Amino acid sequence: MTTHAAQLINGEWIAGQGASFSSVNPANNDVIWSANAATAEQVDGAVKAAREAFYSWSDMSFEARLEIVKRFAEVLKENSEELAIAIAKETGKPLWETRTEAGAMVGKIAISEKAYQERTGVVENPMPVGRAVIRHKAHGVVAVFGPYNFPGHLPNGHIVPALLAGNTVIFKPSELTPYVAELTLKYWQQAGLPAGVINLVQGEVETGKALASHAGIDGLFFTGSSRTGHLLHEQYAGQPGKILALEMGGNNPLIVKDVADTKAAVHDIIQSAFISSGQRCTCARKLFLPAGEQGDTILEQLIKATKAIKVGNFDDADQPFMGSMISNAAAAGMVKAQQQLVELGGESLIELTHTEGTGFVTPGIIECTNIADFPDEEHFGPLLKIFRYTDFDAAIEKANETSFGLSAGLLGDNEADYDRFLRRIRAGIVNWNRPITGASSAAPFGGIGASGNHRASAYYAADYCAYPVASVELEKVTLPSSLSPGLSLD
Ligand SMILES: NC(=O)c1ccc[n+]([C@@H]2O[C@H](COP(=O)([O-])OP(=O)(O)OC[C@H]3O[C@@H](n4cnc5c(N)ncnc54)[C@H](O)[C@@H]3O)[C@@H](O)[C@H]2O)c1
Ligand SMILES: O=CCC[C@H](NC(=O)CCC(=O)O)C(=O)O
Repeated sequence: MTTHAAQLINGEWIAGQGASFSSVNPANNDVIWSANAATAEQVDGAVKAAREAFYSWSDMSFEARLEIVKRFAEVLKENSEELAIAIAKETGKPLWETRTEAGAMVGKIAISEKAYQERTGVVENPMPVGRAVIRHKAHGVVAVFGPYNFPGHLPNGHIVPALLAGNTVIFKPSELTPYVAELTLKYWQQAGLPAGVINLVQGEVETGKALASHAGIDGLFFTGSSRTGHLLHEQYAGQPGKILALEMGGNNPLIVKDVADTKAAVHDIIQSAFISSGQRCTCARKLFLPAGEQGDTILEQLIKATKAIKVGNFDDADQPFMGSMISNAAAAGMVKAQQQLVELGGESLIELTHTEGTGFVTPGIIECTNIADFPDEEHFGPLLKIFRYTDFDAAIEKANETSFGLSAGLLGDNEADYDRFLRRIRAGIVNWNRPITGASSAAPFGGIGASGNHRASAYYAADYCAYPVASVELEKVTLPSSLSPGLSLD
């Protein structure tokens, strides 16, 4: 047992009483965090603390809650470099990228304030007698589950709107990024968030299961794999009264058609497929290139540029485009996925290679046009599958051959093609001549099919953080000027 007080329950940091676990820098396996997990009893204590804090927090005015949340933004700004380094160390992502993640966390506060007012503000309308008022109320105690790939930004995208709406929170971060979670919660404490309003339970799946199954939560906001999301969806079947927001994976297509600037197209393909070492839910997984000369040219340029991608440590003076993946296991999983595709008939055009014992991989490109039953699986890493096509509509239909529906893109100079693509492609994020990664926080962010449960996050996160209350109101009990037929009050 370690004495590391890694659990935040009712404003107190306490040591977990469960199994020990640790977090390592995936580039060099240095242990950067170690503690004991929260037990089910400790999870229960966190839920109770959140419940006890709920009325005082939700009774505060929105303005008073917003003041504390804005102080959190200030603390984030003051500590942004510390946070960026922590994210880089724990995920392997390069500093240039984790600095943008820390910045996105700061930007989330102003966007969430605007979204709260526009999506769940108070609307009053006059009536012949009295007034009609629409308000929104917090659900109560909510659990937030975070993924490892954006350990600061994506949980933040649930926590900030949840708190602004008046909910209290129990946060269960990925067991792969506990250090970032601990830092973030310490920033919330520095901002003056009252005890119990946000609680942190660190642990592996057992801790997650204890929280997800706790009867005392009113909702669960999840970002993570479709596998886990589907387990949670099944778990919540029969509990329609609990709000469940699932932000899950993707198997995202990118189609190229009639581009004049092939170099620019290659840039957008690389930004879509290999940023964050392919560890973004929105990363392009399937690239559809036209058969013939243009497709050949783009593929040739893409292979050349991909081979030139710099892979390195998060803090290299000459910053890499790709850092390490989250873990040696994740990297090995990408090699296995590549092997499976080759066994199915794929042709490796650039082999994804793995520096065994670390999270480092080089990006891979694999020709998959002739694979008969192409597996509809999210390979969460830098492996881009190529499909050659002759008919644009057929390419769109093949791109739609997935249970997912998160992001999709067209690189092409004809607006009519984009109009057709936009009308037919099934995805929640659809881009034209821009990378399909790097979505705006000022827009809804969510997918269809296996990518979500129709509770888009980012700008629409406010929608699942509160429920509407419609009222008709009159200052005093007043007799109407005329009674309904058949009534006598004398
Ligand atoms: N749609 C989005 O906004 C979005 C954003 C980022 C990542 N993702 C997806 O997330 C995945 C990568 O993240 P990950 O590997 O951390 O996801 P994951 O599903 O493994 O874990 C997510 C969270 O759920 C917890 N968890 C895992 N199994 C659980 C269980 N059985 N019961 C309760 N809790 C459980 C984990 O501890 C973690 O906190 C990818 O599939 C990616 O596409 C989606
Ligand atoms: O890894 C998944 C997506 C990461 C990122 N998306 C967002 O940041 C959505 C906006 C938000 O949630 O504020 C991307 O598209 O790269």
